[in-house]
Amino acid sequence: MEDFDVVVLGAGTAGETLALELASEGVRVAVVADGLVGGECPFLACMPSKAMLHSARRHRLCGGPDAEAFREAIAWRDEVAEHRDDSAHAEELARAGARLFRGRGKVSRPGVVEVGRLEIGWRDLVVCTGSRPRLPRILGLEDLPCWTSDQALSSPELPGSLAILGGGAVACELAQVYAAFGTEVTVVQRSPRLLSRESPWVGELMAEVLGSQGVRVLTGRSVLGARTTSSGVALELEGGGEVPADRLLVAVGRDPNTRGLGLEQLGIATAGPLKVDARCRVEGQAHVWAAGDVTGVAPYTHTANYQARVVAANLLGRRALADYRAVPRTVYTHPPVAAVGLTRERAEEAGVEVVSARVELSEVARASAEGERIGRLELVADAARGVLVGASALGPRADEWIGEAALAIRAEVPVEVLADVVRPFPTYSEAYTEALRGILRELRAGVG
Ligand SMILES: Cc1cc2nc3c(=O)[nH]c(=O)nc-3n(C[C@H](O)[C@H](O)[C@H](O)COP(=O)(O)OP(=O)(O)OC[C@H]3O[C@@H](n4cnc5c(N)ncnc54)[C@H](O)[C@@H]3O)c2cc1C
Ligand SMILES: NC(=O)c1ccc[n+]([C@@H]2O[C@H](COP(=O)([O-])OP(=O)(O)OC[C@H]3O[C@@H](n4cnc5c(N)ncnc54)[C@H](O)[C@@H]3O)[C@@H](O)[C@H]2O)c1
Repeated sequence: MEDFDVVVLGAGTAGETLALELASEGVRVAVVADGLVGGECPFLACMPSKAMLHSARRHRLCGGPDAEAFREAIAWRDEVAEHRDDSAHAEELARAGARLFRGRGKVSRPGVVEVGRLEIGWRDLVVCTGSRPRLPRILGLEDLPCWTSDQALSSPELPGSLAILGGGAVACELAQVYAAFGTEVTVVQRSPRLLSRESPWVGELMAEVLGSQGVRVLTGRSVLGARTTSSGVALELEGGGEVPADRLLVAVGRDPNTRGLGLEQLGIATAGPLKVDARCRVEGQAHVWAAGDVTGVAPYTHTANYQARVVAANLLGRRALADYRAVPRTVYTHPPVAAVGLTRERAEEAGVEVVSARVELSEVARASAEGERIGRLELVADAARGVLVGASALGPRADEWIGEAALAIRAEVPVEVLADVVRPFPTYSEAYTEALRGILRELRAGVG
């Protein structure tokens, strides 16, 4: 049996980043990968979806035949997704000095992972096994040939009509993509609004945006059953009515991959995400760590990278604690949604005395120059401490300028200082100046 200082289970964003960091510092590290090295993000998720959103936008702006534009979009998507060839990722690991074991890893006993018939020993184990699409319990759904985002982002097919179950990030992004190429898209969201974890106005504005691009958005509607029809599928809605479509995309969230890893051998509960402390160590364990979607903490690529860096620092003997107060949440539609920290509603629920301000982006000079009419920024401050605790935005390039709020929240920059910052004219970031001046006025007036 070959022994390693660290064995990493899963070579997605978290596992790859961690292994590279550790190997470059001379740690003897092994990575076990049962899928593509690099994981979901480059090949199946973030990158192909952003490539499709880019092509969809271009097609909406430039026009032309849908089918031809879609074929070009697919070609671009597959190029961006490196044609699912992970050899460059595997080579980078090898160059850094990490050992790659292809296959499914499982803890066979404390200190040992088996990969097929091979056993490898670990002093520390890091679980980076990611997540998988959730299938809701709906009568008839299991028997249908439905898509998850993986299939939607692999297929060359442009359906005539598409029903999307769910109303989160995947649903909004892919609804916009398919609608741009002429597919009749219906989104069926069970919650009262799209993007249900954001402030209510965000989901309402997103529904307006998608509606204006031809997407039919049904919110607050549950699906009772699903069946195959001669032309595709049909969803039966609670309260009456059906949604027929050529294709069904299920996008109701993802579940962490904790099962079948042998973690019970170590006394780790595998129902739900792996609970980690601020150092990303699995609760109750001295030598088992976790990073990425499997922890259930803000499931984004940037979180997976961040947690991997926190684990690496701790394993290298530098005590590092994760701080999740300012992890951005972004949906890359056009215009995008970008939020960070607490929504006004969450801050109030947490008992924070809140001062908030909203600015319509149509009031910002850059929006006039670019003819953009839709957009808003809302800032939320803690009245007692005089610092920002949250920001929500929907508007042109909000995914880029949300960084200013992330820094302000993370560094606890006083609102006084933020309001005094000079921002370039004419940029969307000038919305911050207006919103911050509003908050400052209220703080000075002593209004909570
Ligand atoms: C359609 C879509 C679009 C997205 N877009 C964005 C975006 O724009 N921005 C963003 O920040 N996030 C986005 N995300 C989320 C992002 O993809 C994930 O948060 C990120 O990939 C998580 O990385 P990870 O390392 O935790 O998991 P993964 O990348 O899933 O890697 C886990 C790896 O572990 C492997 N594995 C599992 N079990 C075992 C085992 N027993 N042995 C060996 N290997 C194992 C799996 O095969 C997999 O390769 C998107 C997600 C989806 C679905
Ligand atoms: N831009 C990005 O960063 C990005 C893009 C896509 C996906 N992702 C990540 O991928 C993961 C999966 O995304 P997602 O959109 O599938 O999940 P999600 O959790 O973001 O949203 C799922 C939505 O489906 C709804 N829902 C749940 N059950 C339902 C049912 N039976 N019928 C109808 N609606 C139902 C919920 O109300 C929720 O709003 C998330 O963690 C997300 O953060 C991120």
